Amino acid sequence: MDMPSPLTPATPADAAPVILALPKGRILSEVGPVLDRAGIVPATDYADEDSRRLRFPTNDPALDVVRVRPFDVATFVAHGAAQIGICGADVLMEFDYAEIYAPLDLGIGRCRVSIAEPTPREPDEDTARWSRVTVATKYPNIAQRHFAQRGIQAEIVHLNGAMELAPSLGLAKLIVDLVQTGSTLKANGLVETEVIAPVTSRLIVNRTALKTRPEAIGAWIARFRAALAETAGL
Ligand SMILES: Nc1ncnc2c1ncn2[C@@H]1O[C@H](COP(=O)(O)OP(=O)(O)OP(=O)(O)O)[C@@H](O)[C@H]1O
Ligand SMILES: O=P(O)(O)OC[C@H]1O[C@H](OP(=O)(O)OP(=O)(O)O)[C@H](O)[C@@H]1O
Repeated sequence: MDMPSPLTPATPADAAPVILALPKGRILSEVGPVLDRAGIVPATDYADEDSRRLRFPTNDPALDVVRVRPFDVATFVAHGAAQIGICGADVLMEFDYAEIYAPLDLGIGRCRVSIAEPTPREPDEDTARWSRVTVATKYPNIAQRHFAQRGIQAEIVHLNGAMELAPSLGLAKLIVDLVQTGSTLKANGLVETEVIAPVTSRLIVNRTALKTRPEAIGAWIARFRAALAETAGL
């Protein structure tokens, strides 16, 4: 009888479940209906943020779900720890990972990355004459790139939240953050002065996984595409 070699992995990669990384926090509730339409039913506590579990089986033994911080979805997928994921275009723009392919716009988590300041700019204020500006943001790369394109050097104050406090407390002249309704800016005495980019959530895929497991990964992309088509037909 053939004995398994100690060098043979217990679960060959192509038999291991595909891992779908989902963002905890505000998009998770919008992701639920998309999963439903794609026929994916994770263990019920995946949406319970009080649950300490991070990896969840689904109704399909070929798919497990992990729940991670929104910025980390891109990291898990870029490194192939998860083969597919759902994350905001803001996160993709910030990291610009070559390993990530984003085939589908899921149309959820709709907002924009914008610049906001304490007072509206005078119409004749010539920002082209700025050479440097201090910017509070959790998107240092997006902010730096945006201002660099205008010949302005952005000095970044990297915050993970509550950016809106920065201008009034003298931490930065302006902020780069997500805006949806504008109510957070308004409540903190800021006005949106420029939209850098619109944002929605995307289905993302690890490029190597798509090459090495084209059938499995391609089938999941097709399931999400069909779910979107169904939404469009509603
Ligand atoms: N106001 C908003 N409206 C719509 N979508 C948003 C809004 N804010 C964030 N998003 C989307 O949801 C994603 C996650 O945002 P969320 O605010 O939950 O993350 P976070 O607070 O940065 O997470 P963390 O817990 O890691 O700090 C963002 O990357 C973006 O794509
Ligand atoms: O324009 P609005 O509708 O007010 O939305 C914008 C707010 O939403 C996001 O924060 P979130 O509420 O996700 O909390 P966070 O600061 O913890 O990320 C973002 O960072 C803004 O603060």
